[in-house]
Amino acid sequence: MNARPPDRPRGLYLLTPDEPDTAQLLARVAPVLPHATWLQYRNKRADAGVRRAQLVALLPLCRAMGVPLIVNDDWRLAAELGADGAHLGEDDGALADARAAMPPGTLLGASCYDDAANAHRAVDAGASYIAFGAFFPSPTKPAARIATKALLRDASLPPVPRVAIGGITPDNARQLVAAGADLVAVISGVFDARHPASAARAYRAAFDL
Ligand SMILES: Cc1ncc(COP(=O)(O)OP(=O)(O)O)c(N)n1
Ligand SMILES: Cc1ncsc1CCOP(=O)(O)O
Ligand SMILES: [Mg+2]
Repeated sequence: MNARPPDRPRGLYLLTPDEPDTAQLLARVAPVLPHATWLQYRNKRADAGVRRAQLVALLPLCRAMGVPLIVNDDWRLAAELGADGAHLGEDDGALADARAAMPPGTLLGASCYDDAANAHRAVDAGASYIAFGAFFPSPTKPAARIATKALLRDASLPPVPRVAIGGITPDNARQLVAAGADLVAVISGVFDARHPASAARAYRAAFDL
């Protein structure tokens, strides 16, 4: 049985590239945003001031498009700016602290890498979605741990949306969706594509959306 609750979000979970220029970031995100279910602001190279400015710039765009904006790594910044969520990995602080500090209903994501036990612990601590990966070698994060599709099929996983990440292309997305991914999280497959909006649309097609 792989019954999926009908109200689960599905589709493309877009992550921003390490774009240093805020105007350029908006110009890159705007054309692909209509095809995204969620957007994560992730910039591993910018300093705190640039990250804040880029988030402030992205928020009205996301609001206008009705796309939830999730902040990578920094739940305090997400809470301060009124973003829709935060995504935490193993080095990004305690999920329970984030859950306690953020308004009810805020999206809270947890990187679970290649281990279902991480997912159980994360949801117990307040995570509202779980992310596994990398499923394929990632151009953005070449050293990322590799996960297998069996994880997505695991019937004992907590009943929250399952996100797959890492080296996902429009072509390989379907096998992850078939295995149980509710959302595919993508950076290079969209932002390094020759036609980013066409690529983003192609991910949605993998969900038959
Ligand atoms: C949806 C999603 N899944 C996984 C990650 C990776 O988080 P983390 O392990 O903290 O690594 P960085 O992204 O911070 O480099 C993510 N950001 N989003
Ligand atoms: C943040 C992260 N965590 C595992 S892989 C990855 C990067 C995903 O980027 P890409 O879609 O370019 O592989
Ligand atoms: Mg992180």
